[in-house]
Amino acid sequence: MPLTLGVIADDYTGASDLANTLSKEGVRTVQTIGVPDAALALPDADAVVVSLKSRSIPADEAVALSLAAYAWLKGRGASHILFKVCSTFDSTDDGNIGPVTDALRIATGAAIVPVTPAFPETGRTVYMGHLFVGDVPLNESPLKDHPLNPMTDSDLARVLARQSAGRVGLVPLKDVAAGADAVSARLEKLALEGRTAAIVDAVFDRDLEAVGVAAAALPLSTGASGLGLGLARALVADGRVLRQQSDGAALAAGIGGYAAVVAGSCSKATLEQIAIAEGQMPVLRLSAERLVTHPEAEVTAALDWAKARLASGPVLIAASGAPEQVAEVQARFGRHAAGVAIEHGTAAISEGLVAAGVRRLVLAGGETSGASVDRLKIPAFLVGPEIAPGVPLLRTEGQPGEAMVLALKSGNFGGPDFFAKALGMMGVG
Ligand SMILES: Nc1ncnc2c1ncn2[C@@H]1O[C@H](COP(=O)(O)OP(=O)(O)O)[C@@H](O)[C@H]1O
Ligand SMILES: O=C(O)[C@@H](O)C(=O)COP(=O)(O)O
Repeated sequence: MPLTLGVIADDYTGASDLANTLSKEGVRTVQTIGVPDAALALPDADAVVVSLKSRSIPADEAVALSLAAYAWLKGRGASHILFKVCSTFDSTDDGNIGPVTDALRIATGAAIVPVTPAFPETGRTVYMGHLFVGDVPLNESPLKDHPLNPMTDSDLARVLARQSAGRVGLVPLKDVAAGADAVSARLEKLALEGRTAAIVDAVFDRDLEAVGVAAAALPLSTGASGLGLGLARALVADGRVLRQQSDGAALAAGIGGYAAVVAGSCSKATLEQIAIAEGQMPVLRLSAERLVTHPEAEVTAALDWAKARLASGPVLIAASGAPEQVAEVQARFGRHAAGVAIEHGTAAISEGLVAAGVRRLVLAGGETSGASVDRLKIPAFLVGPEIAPGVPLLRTEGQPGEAMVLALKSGNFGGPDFFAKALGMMGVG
């Protein structure tokens, strides 16, 4: 059966967030890691979310990967492509949201691309083109301290214009509130003016429903899980997708083995979750500096520490640091080099944990999850029940050997008790 919706996600946690939204809306969804091999047998699905690790790489590489994902999805008949980006628009002035959106627009033949990172369920709203995170503009939110892409401007039309070859317009809330036809009319007008992308305001889910109907009539859109919700509802309403609820409860059934959490996110939410977990399970705080200077020794020491404890219950290993600690490490080793070295370290720890018998694994942080999932060579996931908004339970698919259950947590997502909750839903405890 041909696909209806093809999604290209710029990181793995973001992909599982989007897959979670689609699945909750009754769209049968599979998440793949990278562009699937021809040999990978995938279950029947209405949507495939191809997870890339393209958020923080050079723009030309992100474009090439995204175009390869597009070719695969188009080959399977996808009638609409969503480029999934972060709900906090994580990117730098060099990209990659602008360059990838530009390249996909040309490939799909779209005249204009609606762009909105709004995700009201997690407090991301867009008004007059400005992104709010909770009750503050993006540039006043904890995202101003992100280790890889500090966000210092809440005006998304301006942010996107700096990254894009085209001109960027705005579909204001008054059009969105007037409904899908008004959104389509505004997009058409902007396209006639020569705009190639438009930031679309959205504050409530009902706004995203209107945007979803307008977007589903176009070949391409760019956004986060809120737009996923709008598209899913539109595709079910127009009959392109037959609503089906997945049997989430069965997903983790039969998967035992040790359990662990590996964290590399330095977001405020993750730092708080780690602090709470200290009262619930053994927690090892890695030295970020040693992960850069003596990675093998630091990884071995962490694995020895874990192996002595795994039989007694779950453990948590974290590289994560507060903004001052991150700044210190970055000043010594450079932002990119430090991030990559620490991701390699946490990925080696994830690999060692699985070799030691861990089959239930929670990963915190987008880049962190990406590096670990790559190291574990997981080709795809089935999407299970929601642990917290934006974070589903995932079961490995297509991997030789025993299946595993994972959660890939975006740094900013989840309540204070997230780790215990995720492990509980994996049947631990
Ligand atoms: N103590 C630390 N100092 C500096 N960088 C760190 C530290 N701990 C983790 N990092 C890096 O910070 C980045 C966090 O990004 P990511 O995993 O995507 O988290 P998030 O989901 O919060 O964006 C990763 O590159 C990670 O390796
Ligand atoms: O849209 C979102 O906020 C998430 O799906 C996401 O992409 C978050 O990125 P990370 O915090 O890097 O995991």
